[in-house]
Amino acid sequence: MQGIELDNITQTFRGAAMRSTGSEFKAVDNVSFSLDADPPQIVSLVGQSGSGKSTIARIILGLQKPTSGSVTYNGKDIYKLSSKEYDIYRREVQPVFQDPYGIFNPFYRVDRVFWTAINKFKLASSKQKGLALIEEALQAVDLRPEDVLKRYPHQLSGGQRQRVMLARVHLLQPKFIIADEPVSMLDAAVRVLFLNILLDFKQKYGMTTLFITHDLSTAYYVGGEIMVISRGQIVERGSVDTVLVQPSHPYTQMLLASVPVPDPDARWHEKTESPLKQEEEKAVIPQIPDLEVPGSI
Ligand SMILES: Nc1ncnc2c1ncn2[C@@H]1O[C@H](COP(=O)(O)OP(=O)(O)OP(=O)(O)O)[C@@H](O)[C@H]1O
Repeated sequence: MQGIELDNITQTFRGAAMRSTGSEFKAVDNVSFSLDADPPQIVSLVGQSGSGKSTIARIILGLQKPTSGSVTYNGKDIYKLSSKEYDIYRREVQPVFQDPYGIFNPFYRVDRVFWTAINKFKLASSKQKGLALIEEALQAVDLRPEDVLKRYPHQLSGGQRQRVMLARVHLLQPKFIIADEPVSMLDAAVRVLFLNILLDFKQKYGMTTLFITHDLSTAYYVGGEIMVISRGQIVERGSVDTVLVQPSHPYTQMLLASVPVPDPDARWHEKTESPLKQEEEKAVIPQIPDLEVPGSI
């Protein structure tokens, strides 16, 4: 199989509260799935905070060795790759994190992110060719070189920083993107822009993305396949249209039910319809006396 395959991955950690007793808990529990290069796809991994999503991302990226199970790339265990094969893996499987500050060095201007990648992976034979690649990459994510290249990371907006990370991905032309909560710090408009670029990368360049999120609406937007994870276990998987429209697992149903409805009437419906309930609530809310702040008028 051409792609990434996780086979019975389990990751145990020693819980802080349980350290004295030596107990362990499973952050990832017997997880198996594959990401195919061909045809390119977007697969979402959705679950609440602490469900094990980032641990899976780190395991795929080779940043953390699982307690048991294997990750293979094109049929080879990633821990048994030769150094040349591992370099190829590092180039073909690229991360995009929630907060790209971890990747930017605050002391260097943004253009260094690109030159480091160009030099490390020998992407251009001259400075001029490198510059042309950088400009093309920035164009693909709708950024102008003069707006970002000579600035420091803190001088960019969050949306610009995330798009610079996508421009770096464009430069490297990986086969896979492991995107861990890439849009959760972005506002709605920039979020859509970012997701459209990911969809574009799949369409134009054949990149497959593992899209990790706690937000069902963004998973729905990118479409494709979805896996729902709860307490380290994948409890439901299938096409977004099936899983998010007719969820079969109670956990998915609960996640869907907890999506806020942008409708003030819906939110207050119960209170306005039920004066009795309001009376009951008043009865249990403790009455806090007005505070007297010294020196206040
Ligand atoms: N190195 C570690 N040592 C101990 N516990 C860890 C370690 N890394 C993660 N955990 C725990 O494993 C569980 C899963 O963490 P993980 O970061 O994978 O969750 P997540 O679904 O990505 O959450 P979030 O969306 O909040 O990032 C959590 O309970 C976390 O506290």
